[in-house]
Parts: sequence; C-alpha cells; structure tokens
Amino acid sequence: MHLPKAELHLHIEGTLEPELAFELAARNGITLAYADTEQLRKAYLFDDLQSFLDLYYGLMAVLRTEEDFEELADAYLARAAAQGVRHAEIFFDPQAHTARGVPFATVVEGLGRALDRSEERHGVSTRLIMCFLRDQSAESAMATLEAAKPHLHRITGVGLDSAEVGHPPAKFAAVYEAAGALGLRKVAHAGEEGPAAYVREALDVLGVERIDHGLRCVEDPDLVERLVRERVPLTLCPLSNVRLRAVDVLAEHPLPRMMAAGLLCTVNSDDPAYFGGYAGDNFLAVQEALGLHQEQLRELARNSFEAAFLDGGPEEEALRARYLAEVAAYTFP
Ligand SMILES: Nc1ncnc2[nH]cnc12
Ligand SMILES: [Zn+2]
Repeated sequence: MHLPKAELHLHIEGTLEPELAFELAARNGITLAYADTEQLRKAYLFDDLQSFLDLYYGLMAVLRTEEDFEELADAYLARAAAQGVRHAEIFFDPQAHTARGVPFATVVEGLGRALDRSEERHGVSTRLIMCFLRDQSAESAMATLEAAKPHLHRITGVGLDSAEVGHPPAKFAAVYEAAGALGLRKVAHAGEEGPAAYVREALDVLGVERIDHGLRCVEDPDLVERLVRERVPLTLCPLSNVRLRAVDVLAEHPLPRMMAAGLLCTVNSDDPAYFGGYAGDNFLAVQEALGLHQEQLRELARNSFEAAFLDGGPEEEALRARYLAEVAAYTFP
C-alpha cells in the first residue's frame, strides 16, 4: 500500500497516455503524426520546457467532447488512487481548448463529471484549478476568467502555466485581482525555468498562496528565508525537472537541501504521461535517488495535506484531519 498523499501539481492534459490519445483520435476522426504509441513515446525526449509544450499542446487535438475530458480525468483518478493519492487539486488549461474551438463548458463539464464521481469510485477528493497560459495575452486571460463565471461552482482557484521565461507574473496582475474578487484561490508556476525574482513577484504582485515548482528559489537565500518564515508551500515535481532538464540527474535534485532549510516542500507529478511517473512513482524515485528516509517521506505527505485547499469550513478541515491521521498511521512496507 502506498503512503497516502495529496497531489497539488497535476495538469490533467499531461495525463493523456499514448494509448488513450490514439483511442480518442480514432473516435474523433483525427490522424496523428505518429504511426503508433511506440513511435509517439519515442518523441518524449525533451530539451527544455518549450520542446515539451509543443508536443503537449499538439496532442490535445484529440480531446474534443465532454466524454473525452471525462475519460481523461477518470483514467487519471484511477491511476492516482492506485498510488496512494487521496486528494487531487487538478490543473486544466482552458485556453488550449477554446483556441481550438472546444467550448469552455465542454472542458469543465466533462472534467466535472469524472470529478463528481471520484470520491465514490476512487476514494479521491478533488478540486479544479484553471490555469492561464502566460505566453498568451493578459486580455485573453481576462476573457477566460469571464468565460469561467457560469462554472465557478466547479472551480476552486486560478493558476499560471506554460512558457515561463519572458512572461513574468506581473503581466497577470489585473486578472489575479479579479479572480481574488470572485473568491478564487491563487497559485502560479514560478521558478521552474524562470528566475527567483518571478517567485517573489508571484507572491508580491499576484498574491499567490502556493508556488508551483519554485525550484530556483534556492538561488536567493533571502527568498528562501521568506518562504520558510511565511510557510509558502512549493509544489515540486522531481521527475519533471529531470525530463525538462531543470536538473541534470535526479541525484542532484535540491529537494533534500530545501527540506533541510525548512521549506514546505511537496512532491507531485506535473505531466505524468510525459515525464515517466505518477505521484507514487515520484515519491519512490526521490526515495531511491536522494536517499530520503521514511520520516522525510512522511513529512512530504503531511505537507501535501497541509498545503491543500482543505480549509473551507469544518467539513473540509475534518477531511484534512482524517487524511493527516492516515499519514501518521501509515506503516512503511
Ligand atoms: N511543467 C510545466 N510548466 C509550465 N507549464 C506547463 N504546462 C504543463 N506542464 C507545465
Ligand atoms: Zn506544471
């Protein structure tokens, strides 16, 4: 049995496995540029974030109907549950779909159908976070927030993803302010490929509560001290960092140093279909490559529930307490 954990950094479109991509392509009459799943998998050799994003956005062409999004999310939840995920806060990229003519409602209602059944079917509680694509305009982000308004009962928060360098958080100050006014929670990718200054800006200008990745904060000791003091959670994604060359090899990942510095670290899978593993696989990989002890793994699991958006009243707090009790009671094999 896997250590119980929350997954807080997971792009649902990044869970599209080659087998499902071909199935959906056939169903929707789309021809992929790859002969088969094997050839597609061979294309998963990335030099950096952009080389991944090109493939990731391209393959989304197969996602067209509510059923497609429902199947995608249900398949992820089944896999996550099998690796100990008890709570998942799931990102989606509405602009990557609306730009292809797929309505916002199709995406969110399709995902929502799978999420509605998740506790019963998979034993996984869920939240949905819509991400703005930072390499698109601020106006497009604002229009996306507007399109989300009829669906806010399904959406917990907003995030910021896609190509980071050259697209600093401040570009999205107005849309984050508007999202906050609607009661949405705020997170943002920062310090994945971009500098530590982007982490600072995400906190100061956007008012985010968590930083997605945040890896490059280690280059700025004052920032590390602040993140520790303010207990800002970082949603790290170790296998992603290796595949996108943010670190050379997993054995050199700064996770142990970051934990030792007192940072509130969590371990997540980012885009597991592309980066070689789901949440449990990431835990196992850091245990092996970095020699983390069992109590450090337990700390990561505890952190994941502490950083989760499970503070919306007594029912959510009770759920969080139950998950934390499961972590405390877990015995390693
Ligand atoms: N790791 C990542 N960084 C930025 N944008 C993304 N979109 C999907 N995965 C991403
Ligand atoms: Zn990400």
